[in-house]
Amino acid sequence: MLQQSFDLALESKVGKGGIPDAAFEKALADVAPALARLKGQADDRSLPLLHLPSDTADLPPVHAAAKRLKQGATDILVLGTGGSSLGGQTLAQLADYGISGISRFAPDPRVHFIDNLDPETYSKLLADLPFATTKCVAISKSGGTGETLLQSIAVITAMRAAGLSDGEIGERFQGLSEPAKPGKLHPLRALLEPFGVPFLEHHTDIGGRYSVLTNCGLLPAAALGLNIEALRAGAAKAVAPVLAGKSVRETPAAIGAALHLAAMRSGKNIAVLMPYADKLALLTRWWMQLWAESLGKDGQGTQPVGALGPVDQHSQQQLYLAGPKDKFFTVLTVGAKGKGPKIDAGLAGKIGQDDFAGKTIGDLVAAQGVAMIDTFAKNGCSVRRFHTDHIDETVHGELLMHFMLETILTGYAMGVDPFDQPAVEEAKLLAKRYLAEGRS
Ligand SMILES: O=P(O)(O)OC[C@H]1O[C@](O)(CO)[C@@H](O)[C@@H]1O
Repeated sequence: MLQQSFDLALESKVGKGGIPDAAFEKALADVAPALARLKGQADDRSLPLLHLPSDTADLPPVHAAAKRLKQGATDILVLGTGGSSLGGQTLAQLADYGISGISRFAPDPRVHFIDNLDPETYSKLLADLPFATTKCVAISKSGGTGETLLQSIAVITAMRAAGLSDGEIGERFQGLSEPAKPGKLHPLRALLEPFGVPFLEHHTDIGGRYSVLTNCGLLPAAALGLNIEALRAGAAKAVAPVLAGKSVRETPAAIGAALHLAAMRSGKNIAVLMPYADKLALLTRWWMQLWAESLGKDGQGTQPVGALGPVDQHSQQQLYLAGPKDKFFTVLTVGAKGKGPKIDAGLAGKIGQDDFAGKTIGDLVAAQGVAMIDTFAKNGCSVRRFHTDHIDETVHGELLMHFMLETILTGYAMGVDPFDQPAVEEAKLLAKRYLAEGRS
């Protein structure tokens, strides 16, 4: 169960660095029409994201594709970038993917998300992968993203060099993309279908950064043995107040949107998301794309920053507390008390650390999270808190849907379209020109 508390975001509680209470009240009023618009889209079913949680018809093909992927696999390569990768990554972290220190111990199949394009990383990966037991998923909504196409071509070439026939390559691949449009080349399908690669259909009306709970994120999650039905069930909790036509104050995502709106209107240009759990570290990467691509428009938007507690207390805290009051903090604490290794009293006593004696690592982390929040408040920083007793698929699904709804509502209230990303094309086109010209 996810709880949101925001008293310490407001000026009346933290002083001048907080969001002025009147600005928050005004923002709540401004989010009301945005919420009504969202409810309208739920009623006329024009925003399929809202009905995704109650939909299960698309899950059997996900399970079937995951089973095929896992079969005989030591390694699963997830090819794709941005929203076609980050959702899967944040879910995979529930199965220890990308957790510093322990991800190397993850059981087979090992999952590799090739989100970034770095020639050295990719060369090393292709040199080391056991292709006989490697499976690949190529995910791209549009099917035309250069990174994903190059990644796929490079894998096919490496598989051929390893002696695999085209039929064997086809058996090792899974595609996931929108259907081809009549009369238009669909590059990813044109590349993979001749090898006999099966495709799952990307939802045409759910964009990449909102696709984590579609087959895009759920396929890697299912391949890792995660409970994808529970992810959807968790998402249902976040969307329930919208579907039920609740008021802004009764809808946590709408309250969150009002906080963000009021924060940006009162000069807070930076939004920091700081979970206190390794399993949620990649959630911040996913959220940063969601927030940045959805709201950075018409000269508006706030800079999303991902942080991780408690480790970033040792790297970012100085600036957060004593720097400019231009940030709105969201701290996400996870019930840690009593969890983890217990500190030996004798050893702790010997080194003058009696306070730690008999406590667990989790006891300290729990104390650190609350201490950080209170220190933010004491230093006049605007901070909202989410708390959950534990993290599992249900809680994660709720969190993801909360952040998607909060982003959409903030965009509606700002007067921008949270679903497009027109500015990203310019550099893509220029890079293609420079590539042709051999410029660097
Ligand atoms: O899924 P696709 O179409 O390959 O797009 C990947 C990413 O590229 C973008 O379109 C930006 O270039 C993102 O919005 C998207 O998540």
